[in-house]
Amino acid sequence: MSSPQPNGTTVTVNGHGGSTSLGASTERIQIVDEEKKFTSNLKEQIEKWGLLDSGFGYNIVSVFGSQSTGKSTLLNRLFGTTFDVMDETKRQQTTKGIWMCRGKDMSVMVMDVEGTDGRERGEDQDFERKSALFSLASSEILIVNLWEHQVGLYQGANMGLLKTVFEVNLGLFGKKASDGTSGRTLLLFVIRDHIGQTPLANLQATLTADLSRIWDSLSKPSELKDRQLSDYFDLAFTALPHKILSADKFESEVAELRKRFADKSNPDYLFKPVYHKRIPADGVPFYMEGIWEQVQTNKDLDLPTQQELLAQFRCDEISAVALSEFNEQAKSQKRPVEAGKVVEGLGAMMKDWKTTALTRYDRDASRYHKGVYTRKRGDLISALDATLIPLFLGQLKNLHKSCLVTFKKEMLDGLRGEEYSFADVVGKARRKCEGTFADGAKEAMVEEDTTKWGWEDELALLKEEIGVVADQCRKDETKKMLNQIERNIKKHLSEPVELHLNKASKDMWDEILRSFREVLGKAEAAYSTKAKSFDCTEEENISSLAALSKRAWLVLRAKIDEQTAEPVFLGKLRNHFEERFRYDEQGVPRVWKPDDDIDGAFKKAKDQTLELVPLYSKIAPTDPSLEFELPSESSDVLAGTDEFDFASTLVVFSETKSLELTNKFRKDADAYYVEAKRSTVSSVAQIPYWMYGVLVVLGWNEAMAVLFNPMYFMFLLFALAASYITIQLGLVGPLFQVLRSVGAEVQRQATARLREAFAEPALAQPVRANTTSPAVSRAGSYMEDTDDEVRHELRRRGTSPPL
Ligand SMILES: Nc1nc2c(ncn2[C@@H]2O[C@H](COP(=O)(O)OP(=O)(O)OP(=O)(O)O)[C@@H](O)[C@H]2O)c(=O)[nH]1
Repeated sequence: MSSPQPNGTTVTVNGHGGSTSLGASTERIQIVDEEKKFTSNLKEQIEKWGLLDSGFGYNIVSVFGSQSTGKSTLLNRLFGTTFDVMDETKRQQTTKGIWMCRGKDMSVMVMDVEGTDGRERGEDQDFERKSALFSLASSEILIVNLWEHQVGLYQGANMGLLKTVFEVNLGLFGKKASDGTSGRTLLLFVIRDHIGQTPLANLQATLTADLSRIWDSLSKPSELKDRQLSDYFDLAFTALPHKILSADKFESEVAELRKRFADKSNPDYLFKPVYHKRIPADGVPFYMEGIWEQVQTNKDLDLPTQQELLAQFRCDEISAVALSEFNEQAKSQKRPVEAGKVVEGLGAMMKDWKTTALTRYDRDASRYHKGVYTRKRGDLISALDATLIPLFLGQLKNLHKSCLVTFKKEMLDGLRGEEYSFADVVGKARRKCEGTFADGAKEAMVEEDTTKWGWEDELALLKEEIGVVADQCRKDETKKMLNQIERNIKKHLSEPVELHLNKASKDMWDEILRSFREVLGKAEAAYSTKAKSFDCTEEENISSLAALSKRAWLVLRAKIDEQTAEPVFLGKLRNHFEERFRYDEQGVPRVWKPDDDIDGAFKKAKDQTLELVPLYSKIAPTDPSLEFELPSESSDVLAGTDEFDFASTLVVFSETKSLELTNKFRKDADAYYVEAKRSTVSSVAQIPYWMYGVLVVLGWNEAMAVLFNPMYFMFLLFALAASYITIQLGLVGPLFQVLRSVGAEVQRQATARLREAFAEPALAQPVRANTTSPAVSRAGSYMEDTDDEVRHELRRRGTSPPL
């Protein structure tokens, strides 16, 4: 039989649902002992019987009747059970409490109930009533076992007890059962030792009449007073021959009756679905225990509540099993997700875990009380989602991170080389990244319900971050591009600036600024071409172009500074001066003669050179249209926000600096002048030739005296030889050094002696002004510098360098 399940799946069961195993154990168990205590082993026993997972695919039958009326014998024959049978010789109670055994090759749980009217319990009918109530609440068929001769008797046929059964039944199933079961029970009267004299039909009529009478005599609740016995019970009657007197017939009749229990195809099949109490097999132990507890404590036995309790218990149990298996599966992926890994196929896995858990729950729990089952299913789904949603969110976070990394990588790859469109690279990387995220997020969704499994917020966050990264990239790229352009400016500006600055002319700055404008124009064009693909805003373009102009200007200034650094500039001035002073108009070096107008040439060259200082000191083109201007406040966002004063950048040398350079140059020029003068002095100071004749005439006698005096001659030879050796050994320098030192020491000693000598009379006489000795004066001026000597010499000769 197939039963539709709430989740749409179908559980195929044998009989009423569930699967059973044939040939399983027929071991019996005492479920209620003589002390009225319920066993704790029923679940294990049902499991041993192989019926625990049979769902509704099992039946329960119980027997009811006076003691020692062959109940156990009948059950053993009908169902192949192993209940104890009374020893013929003793005639005493065999069955105590309630026993249960599985029918052989039948999915039937058979209950053998302690017989009524037992002499062991005497007047105590408590157990009889309780066991009747218990049997009725759980069994589909209640076999009422009685001797033929008991029919028609009130007590003997257990009619008193049957009255109780009917009353109890009204309490249990009076109102239609809320779980959809009809609460009908089959009362199967088995008349034992039927001799055949009274036909079964007559016995049946007697019993039916008795039952109707009992039913009518019942004090029914007002709302049920019109109910008939047939509304709750089906009655069936059968008779069995005497077991001993007609043993064969007894056996064959019993076999026939057995078929009515075992063979579903039999038209008189007794286990009709309508009698089933709809307790899944795995819930039977808990249900029966609950029933017995209620019965024991004499509480009102409210079957719907019992079934709900059972459902709650079992649904919780089933849910816990499904959840624990689910948690095991989920645990395997929890760690990688928490570690930041994007788990491939996580969504499919999660769907599978959830479906498996729910299928398992549905399979086992859907047989229980619908309301409870549905409620607990909701709880289970919440518990499953409580594990799955964090995994889903973790996966989204990890996807987010990995997509961002991919985006950055794509950007890096795309921005390699020169030939790329920034906008295209960003667009492509963005599409790829967002697409990967959306695909991953969709895969991770366990359900389509976006309130629980929404990822749009995370995507929005990702888009925002992509925007930030793209913006940063754009800024970096713009910066890179500006740097590149700046390098190009430097390259292209360097040569013309150097050239024009070396060629000092009136329109020097015009030429420099013209070159600058040209280079800047090209740079701006290069920027504009690139900036288009950068998606730069108009504002950004304006600010970048301003930054570019400023950077270009600073490059120009740096080049100018380099070319006008003090030593370089002084060198330029010197060159300029030299070209005019030391070379003539044809560029031939001048050799100064005493008659040359050195002063005039010197003054002219110097004045011309000094004119360069104001020319270089400020960037000032002669053509006003070439003047360049930058807004002073424009700050280069890419190069910091230092204050920038454009006007000050036009000044190359401050006035002080100009003066300093002028002075330095003057000194240099003076040196050239002195040098020029010296060259004329040395040519003037030549010894006249007649002086040599005078020298020979006047020195003739002395020369002869030396030559002819052996003493002098030897001395001369000795002096010549010493000089020769000294020259050969290269000792001329050291010799002069020694002589100089000796001379200096002699001079020092002499000065000291003279000071002492003059100091003594000075102590005795008043000091006269300007009495310094010429020797002291000479000693004091000994260290005066060469330039001063030259000046002194020039003054002595009546010439002085013009200032
Ligand atoms: N006359 C007769 N005796 C039977 C029949 N079936 C069983 N017996 C005998 O009746 C005696 C009692 O049999 P049980 O099967 O133990 O009876 P019971 O009703 O289960 O007994 P308790 O469990 O003690 O209530 C045994 O000695 C059986 O052999 C029958 O159909 N007719």
